Amino acid sequence: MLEIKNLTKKYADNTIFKSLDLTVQDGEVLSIVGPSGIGKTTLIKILAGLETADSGEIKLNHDVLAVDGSRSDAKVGLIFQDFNLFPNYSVLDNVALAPISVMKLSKSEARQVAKQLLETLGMSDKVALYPFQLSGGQKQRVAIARALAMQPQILAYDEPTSGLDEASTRQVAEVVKTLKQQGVTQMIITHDQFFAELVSDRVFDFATEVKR
Ligand SMILES: Nc1ncnc2c1ncn2[C@@H]1O[C@H](COP(=O)(O)OP(=O)(O)OP(=O)(O)O)[C@@H](O)[C@H]1O
Repeated sequence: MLEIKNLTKKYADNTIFKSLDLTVQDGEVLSIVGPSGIGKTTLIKILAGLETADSGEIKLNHDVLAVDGSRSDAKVGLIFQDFNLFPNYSVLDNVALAPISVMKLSKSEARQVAKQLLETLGMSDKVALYPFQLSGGQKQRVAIARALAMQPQILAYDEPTSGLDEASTRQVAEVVKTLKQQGVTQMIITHDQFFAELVSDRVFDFATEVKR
């Protein structure tokens, strides 16, 4: 279970959110909605340890996750809006790279893990391609495989369906549902109401639930 208590974030004098409380159950799919600039991306960056908070507490399965910038774990995997794939690496190497460099797996072990994840996500026939040869929905699935390769306890997505057509959006929804069945906790920032309705167990609305 993820427990966020009393979390406050400021950039200089600008308070982004104040005393934010949010609990997410294991295996839950939570959509995070709210107007542009309200702090949704900032929240998931804090969860992933990529951004600091000014005060408050985050616990994941009773472990405290520091919010002061001192963390370097991969407990929360992020999937960025623009995918952030490495253009010069194949699909397989995009997924295998971090397990080799961060988790210190051998190249062959990491590639095996990557192949399995890509197979689960229906991307077996694309492993040798490069990002520019993929559709938006396929890039999204590589980004998901890459995050999963680090064995996160939570996956957090930033606008996973932006720029995708309805068919690709449905494919991403299927991936989210499959991961849910496997018990993965997922937090999804989205403006896409159609997608949110397809996948969410619950919606967290920044506009009504967060003080500024
Ligand atoms: N590094 C930074 N320094 C200063 N201000 C920042 C920084 N990063 C974000 N902000 C500000 O924090 C606020 C929240 O940004 P954030 O990206 O979290 O919003 P968001 O809700 O995800 O918006 P969107 O839906 O447009 O992605 C914005 O006003 C933004 O300008």
